Amino acid sequence: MAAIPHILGLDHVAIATPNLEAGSAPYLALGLTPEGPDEEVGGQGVCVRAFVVGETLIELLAPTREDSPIATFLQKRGPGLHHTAYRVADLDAEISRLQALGARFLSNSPSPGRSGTRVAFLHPRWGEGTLIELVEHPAGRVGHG
Ligand SMILES: CC[C@H](C(=O)O)C(=O)SCCNC(=O)CCNC(=O)[C@H](O)C(C)(C)COP(=O)(O)OP(=O)(O)OC[C@H]1O[C@@H](n2cnc3c(N)ncnc32)[C@H](O)[C@@H]1OP(=O)(O)O
Ligand SMILES: [Co+2]
Repeated sequence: MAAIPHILGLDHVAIATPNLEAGSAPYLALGLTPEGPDEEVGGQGVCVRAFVVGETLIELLAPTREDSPIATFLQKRGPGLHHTAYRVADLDAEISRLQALGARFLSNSPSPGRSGTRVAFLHPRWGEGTLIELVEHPAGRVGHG
């Protein structure tokens, strides 16, 4: 049986916006369609609108409270690219593997992500200036949904 690759695919590219309606305008103009209804993820203090792009998603993130990481990001940097996210089959294994390589996670344990996924974030300094997220797709599913 072929070994499962560490990274199954690009799950999403996330964009911070103060307002999902305004933030959606370029993607609607590009002809992209929302994957489903907006989703509030309380643990992260965000409301998410995801647009389908082939096998991956554009994830628009608007803050739902002042202490949301997205609110902080918007105050410091304004709207725009926030993070990239990659699909993994076994998040706990990837956390252990990367930590053994010296990677710095923001938390030692996964947190709930969009659509009930388990997610973990690597520190932007470790990511050489990019906030990187790992999203668990246990079935090893490559596509979204
Ligand atoms: C609905 C869930 C959804 C999903 O996909 O399932 C999500 O993705 S939710 C996304 C929102 N949640 C998070 O981002 C959680 C993880 N983020 C954090 O904990 C913080 O945002 C953190 C720690 C990455 C940054 O917080 P803060 O800016 O307050 O910390 P620092 O000022 O110490 O920043 C350190 C350093 O990193 C730079 N930085 C901050 N954010 C980013 C970013 N998004 N991309 C790149 N770089 C970033 C910041 O400017 C500092 O740079 P330095 O030059 O070292 O001063
Ligand atoms: Co994300």
